[in-house]
Amino acid sequence: MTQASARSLDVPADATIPSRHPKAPGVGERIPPHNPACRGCADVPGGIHMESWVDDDRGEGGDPGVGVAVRSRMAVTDDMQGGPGLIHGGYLMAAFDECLGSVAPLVTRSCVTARLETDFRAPVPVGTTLWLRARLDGVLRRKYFVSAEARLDSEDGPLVGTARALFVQVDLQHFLRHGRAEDLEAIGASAEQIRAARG
Ligand SMILES: CCCCCCCC(=O)SCCNC(=O)CCNC(=O)[C@H](O)C(C)(C)COP(=O)(O)OP(=O)(O)OC[C@H]1O[C@@H](n2cnc3c(N)ncnc32)[C@H](O)[C@@H]1OP(=O)(O)O
Repeated sequence: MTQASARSLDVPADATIPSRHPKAPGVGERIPPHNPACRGCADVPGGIHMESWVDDDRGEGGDPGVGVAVRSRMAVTDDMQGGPGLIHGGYLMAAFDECLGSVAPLVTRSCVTARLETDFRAPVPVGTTLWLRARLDGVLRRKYFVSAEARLDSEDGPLVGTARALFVQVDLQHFLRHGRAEDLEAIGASAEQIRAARG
């Protein structure tokens, strides 16, 4: 296998689609912030204030509950401006990262973005609302392949962007080893745990 194909975002033929974890929120339920300081999903100054719900991915056969999906909403505010009156592309990518990143934790523990590919299909004016929908396309070992689309002002509004991503499952050590100590302590990690993780 070449290096390029090993790192592709194409879903491998032997990937599977596991069910939602029994303790995960159910279809239609709001997904709570994974970190009270997250600039993606928590209600903090400077954040994008994304709201997300578990969606029902009916899959090609139309069977309810066979897949795992997330629906998200984000108001496009003045402070997200790039071109005059238009969203900065980085904010659209942040919106995709947050929506896509909410899918795998419905199945497993924490995952982080390893790769994110975005197609900007149409300009997004400030003052509109973005509606995003992401679904789990396949899982292989620690790798979670997901894809999403973004629409303007309603769930079936004009398509403004699409994205594919790979999330890699990590354990608590990832955060203990790399995160800023005061932020880890604010969510309950002890100084001892942090020291131990860093060796
Ligand atoms: C709590 C939830 C938070 C969610 C917040 C929203 C999401 C985010 O924005 S997370 C923040 C941004 N992301 C990051 O900071 C991640 C930084 N990167 C890393 O920490 C590491 O590179 C990490 C964890 C992704 C992978 O490292 P590591 O654990 O050593 O795994 P590694 O063995 O290299 O890779 C595992 C598999 O993924 C594949 N892979 C890793 N990176 C990539 C990539 N960029 N492209 C394609 N494939 C990749 C590898 O090829 C390997 O595949 P295989 O199983 O077939 O051999």
